[in-house]
Amino acid sequence: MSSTVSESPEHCGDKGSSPSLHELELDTSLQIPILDMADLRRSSSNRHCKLGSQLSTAKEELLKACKEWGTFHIVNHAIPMELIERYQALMMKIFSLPLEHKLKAKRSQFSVFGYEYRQNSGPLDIFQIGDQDAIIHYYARKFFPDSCPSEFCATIKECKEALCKLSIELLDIVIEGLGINPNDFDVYKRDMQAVLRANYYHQTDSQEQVIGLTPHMDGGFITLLLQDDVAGLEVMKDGEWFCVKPERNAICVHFGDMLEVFTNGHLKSVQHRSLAPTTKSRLSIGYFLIPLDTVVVSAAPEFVDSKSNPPMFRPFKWIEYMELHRYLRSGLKGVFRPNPSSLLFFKAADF
Ligand SMILES: O=C(O)CCC(=O)C(=O)O
Ligand SMILES: [Fe+2]
Repeated sequence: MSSTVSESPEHCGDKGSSPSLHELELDTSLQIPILDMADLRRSSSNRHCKLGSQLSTAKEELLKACKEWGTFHIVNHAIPMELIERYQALMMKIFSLPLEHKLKAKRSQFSVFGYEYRQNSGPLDIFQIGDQDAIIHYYARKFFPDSCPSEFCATIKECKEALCKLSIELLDIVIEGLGINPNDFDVYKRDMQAVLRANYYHQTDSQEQVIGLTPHMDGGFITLLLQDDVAGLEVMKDGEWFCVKPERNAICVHFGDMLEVFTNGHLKSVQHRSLAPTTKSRLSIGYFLIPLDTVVVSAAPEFVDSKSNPPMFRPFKWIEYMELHRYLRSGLKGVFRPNPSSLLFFKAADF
């Protein structure tokens, strides 16, 4: 992993190189696929439609995008723009508070939640919380002690519910498309939690491009990323970095390490990073769907065959994965960098 929940990807000053926005506009093959959620919804509600029909094509395109890119944009997702804008405005309201006020909600070294201010190549504000009501209320009071925090809580709750529904819908369609028995995934679905994280990259006015978040994979099953209209996200495909051009009204979807384990490596978590913006600031907000701490994650039986397709990873609890990740980032950081994945340490052959 993984920024997702515990430690965030580092903020460093490496130079980046990737196709420019201009190149992207000229060549659509350089862009991540754009999928229509309305078509996908229809295709999954009509499971028996014949392959080759328009509806099956939507699902096939999704599986192709998962295999080839591990990321895509989704349009017609049915989450109202008004809600997304309200959520973005709320995060900006937090990031616009004076630094000493924001630092009252500072993330401690023992916590995965809270506010963090980084200043390496360019200032970056990060705010990360869990989806539990008590945590949302706690931070509402920290940031807005004098005003009624109900606006904060209501917006976050409304958004997390909509994002959770969309994440599960997408996972269900992928799982069905891969021919996995839905019951095998129900075990995880029952015991999920989510992390919400906002990254606010201040404009750097730098002449050269510098990295905002270092290359990493997200740890959970799926990430939904809301971007504003400033480019900065890059994804790795076939050994090259591709800029993810922001699409209006679209949500960017990544698959994470837990889906890689569940599909026994059939779907890979996508490596990504962000560039610090030069002439404009940029806000990105991620919704990360992850297992509860004690849930044991292992490969679906459909993807395992003891002879031809043995499990690639040993079964492990989410908390083990997170602890390992935290350990690697603290004590052994220098030894294991620049490998962006913690999954390496759960490879079956190593145990
Ligand atoms: O800012 C972005 O576009 C990427 C954010 C990200 O990868 C993360 O928060 O894990
Ligand atoms: Fe990420």
